[in-house]
Amino acid sequence: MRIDVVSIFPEYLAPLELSLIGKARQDGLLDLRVHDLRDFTTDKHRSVDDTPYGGGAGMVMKPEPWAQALAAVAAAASVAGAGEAAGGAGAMAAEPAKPVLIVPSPAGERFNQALAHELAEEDRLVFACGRYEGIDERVIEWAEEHFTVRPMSLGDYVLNGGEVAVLAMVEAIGRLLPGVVGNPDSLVEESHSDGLLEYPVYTKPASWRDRDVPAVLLSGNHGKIAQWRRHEQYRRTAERRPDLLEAFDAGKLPRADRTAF
Ligand SMILES: COC(=O)COc1cccc(COC(=O)c2cn[nH]c2)c1
Repeated sequence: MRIDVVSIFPEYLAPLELSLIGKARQDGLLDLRVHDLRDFTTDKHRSVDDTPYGGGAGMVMKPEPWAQALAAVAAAASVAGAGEAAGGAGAMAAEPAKPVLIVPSPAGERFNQALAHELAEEDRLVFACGRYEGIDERVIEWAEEHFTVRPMSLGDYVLNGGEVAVLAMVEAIGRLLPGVVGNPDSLVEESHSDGLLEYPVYTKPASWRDRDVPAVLLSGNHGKIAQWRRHEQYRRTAERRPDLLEAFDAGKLPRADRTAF
C-alpha cells in the first residue's frame, strides 16, 4: 500500500517512522510519503491561508496550494499504480482506480474498525491535513475528479489540525496490512473485531496485591475459558458501550447470556 500525507507540519507525522509502522515501511510493506503543503505555494511567504469570505474568526486554507499538492500526489501515485496495474512492459495499462482522499474533519463520516479494514484493502490512500478553520470547500469539490473523497471524523471533538487524526488512522489501517503485526491471530480477538469490546486480560503473577486472576483462566478448560471470555465481552460492552450492543439485539447474543446482566 502507498500512503501520501499532505500537511503544513510534516514533522507531526514523524512518529510513523517508529515501531510497527516504521518497520513496515523499512520492510517495504508500506510506502508512506509525507509532503509539505508549503512546497506547493508560489509566493515568497509560502502562504497557505487567508481570511474567510463572509467574515468570522480564524483563517481558511487557500485552494490553489491544495490543488497543486493533490494533483502532484495523484500523478505520482498513479504512475506507480499504473506500473503495477500494467503488469510490466507491453501489457495494456489498466486504468488505476482513483485513490481515496481522506480528509480528517469534525464534519466527516465516523472512522471505526470496520472502516480501517475496508481502507486497508485499498492500493493507495491520500490524507489531507486541514488546519485553521478548514480547507476551502471548492478543493473538496475539485478533488472528486481525481479521488474518491471521504471526509472522516475520529470523534465528536475538534482538533487543531488533521495530523493527529492521520497518526491514529494510519496506525489503525497499517497494522491490518499483511506482515505488519507479527502474529496475525492477535488481530482477530481484539475490541470491535466482532463488534464487541474485548475481554479483560491477565498475566503473571496469579496473585498480585491480594488480587487473584479469575480461577477459570488457570483451569486449563478451554471451553470454559472461551465461554467466560465471551461473557465478559458482552458484560463490558453492555456496561461501557450499550450503543454497540444494539447490533447484537438482533439475536446474535445467546438468550442464556443475555439474562446474565
Ligand atoms: C473539509 O475538511 C476540512 O476543512 C478539515 O479542516 C480541519 C480544520 C481543523 C481541524 C481539522 C482536524 O480534524 C478534526 O478536528 C477532527 C477529526 N476528527 N474529529 C475531529 C480539520
